[in-house]
Amino acid sequence: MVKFTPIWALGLMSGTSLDGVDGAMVLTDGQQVLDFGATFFRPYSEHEHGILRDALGLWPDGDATRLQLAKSIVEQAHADVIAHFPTADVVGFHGQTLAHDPAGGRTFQIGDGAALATETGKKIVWDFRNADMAAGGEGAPLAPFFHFALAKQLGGKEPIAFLNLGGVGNVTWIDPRKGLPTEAGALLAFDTGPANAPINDLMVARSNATFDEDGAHALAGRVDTNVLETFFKHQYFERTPPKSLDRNDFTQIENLVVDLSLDDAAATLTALAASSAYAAQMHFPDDPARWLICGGGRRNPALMNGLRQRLEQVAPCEDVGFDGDMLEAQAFGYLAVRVLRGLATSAPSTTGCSEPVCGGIISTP
Ligand SMILES: Nc1ncnc2c1ncn2[C@@H]1O[C@H](COP(=O)(O)OP(=O)(O)OP(=O)(O)O)[C@@H](O)[C@H]1O
Ligand SMILES: CC(=O)N[C@H]1[C@@H]2OC[C@@H](O2)[C@@H](O)[C@@H]1O[C@H](C)C(=O)O
Repeated sequence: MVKFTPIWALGLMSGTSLDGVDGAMVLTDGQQVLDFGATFFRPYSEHEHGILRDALGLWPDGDATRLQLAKSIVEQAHADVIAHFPTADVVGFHGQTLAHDPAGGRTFQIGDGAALATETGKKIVWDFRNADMAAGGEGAPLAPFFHFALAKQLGGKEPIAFLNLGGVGNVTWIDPRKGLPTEAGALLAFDTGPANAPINDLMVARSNATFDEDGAHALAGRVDTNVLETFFKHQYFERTPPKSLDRNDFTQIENLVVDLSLDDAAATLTALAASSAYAAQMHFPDDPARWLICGGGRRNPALMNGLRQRLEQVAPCEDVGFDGDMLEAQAFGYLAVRVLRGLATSAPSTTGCSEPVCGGIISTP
C-alpha cells in the first residue's frame, strides 16, 4: 500500500430528508480512518425546507427559478458549515440530490463546488456521482468504501453490515478479511428500499408533524400484513444488486395505506422499512455476524424493534463508537481525500460500474 500523509477532511452531507447539512471532520490518508473530529449540524429553516422540497425531482433543465432558489439555499447553508471548520485541509461536498435515475444514467446534485471554493477559500471535492455513472454504475451508494475502512478499524474477522436508515435505506455488506475495498468479495452494497421517507410523507400529509417522533404512532398501531405482501411484490427487491433508488421511487406506497388509521399506516410503513432490510439479506454472500445501524431511523424504536424481530445482532453504530448521525458526512470527507490521492471511490460490487472509479471534481479557491 502506498503511504500518504493523513489530513483533516471536512465531509458535508445534505440528505434526502432535507433536514439540514451535516458537517464532520475526519483524519485520514484516504485509506485508514485515523481519527474523528468536530461535527456541526446546520438545520434548514422551515422556509428553506419548503423550497428544497418543492425542487425535488427537478433536473438541470427544469424550472430555472425554483432551481436557482434551491441552489442558493444549498450553497449558503454549506458555506455556513464550512465557516465552522477553519482548519479543514479539504472539503468533501456532496450537495443535495434533487433527482436520481440510474436506469437513465443520470443523477443530479445541486450546489456548485467551484463557487463554494471561491467563496470559502477551501479546496473542495464535489460531483462524486457522475463519473461512476459514466462508467456504467448506479452513482450510489458511495459510503461503502468508508464503511470498509471502518470495518477494518474494528478489526473483526466475520462479515458485518452497515445499514443506513435515512429517507432511503442503504446497506453495505463487508468482508473485513479482505485487504482492499476493490478486492473481489470485499463488499456488496445497494439501496435496500424506502426507509424514513414514506413515514415522513405520511406524517406531513396527515398530521402537523414532519416525522413519527420516537415511533410513537407506529408503536400504537397494527401492521397490515396484506399491505406488506403487496408491497414486496415490487420487482426492486428481487433485483440482483448493485442497485439504487430515487427518494420518490416508492411514493405509490402512500396509496397502499390510505385506508388505514394514522397509527396503523405508520406501523405498516415502519414494518416495510424493516422488512426491506431483511429482504436485502437474501442477496448477501453470507449472513453478517452483526448489523450496525446508522442514520436517523436508528432513533425510531418501532423501526429498531422491527429490525431486531427480523435480523440477528442489530445495534446502533454507537455501540462500537461511531456517530450514527455523522457517518455519511464523514464518508464524503474520506472520499474527498481518496479523490485527492487518485484512489477509487466505487467498484463493480458497490455501484455496478464496469471497473473501479475515482469519482469527483477538485476545485481550488
Ligand atoms: N427520534 C426519532 N424518531 C423517529 N424518527 C426519527 C427520529 N430522529 C430521526 N428520525 C428519522 O430520521 C430522519 C433523518 O434521517 P437522516 O438524517 O439519516 O436522513 P438523511 O441523511 O437526510 O437521508 P439519506 O441518508 O436518505 O440521504 C428523519 O426525517 C426522521 O424520519
Ligand atoms: C442519489 C443519492 O443521493 N442517493 C443517496 C440516498 O440516500 C441514501 C441512499 O439514497 C444512498 O444511495 C445515497 O446516499 C448515501 C450517502 C451514499 O451514497 O452512500
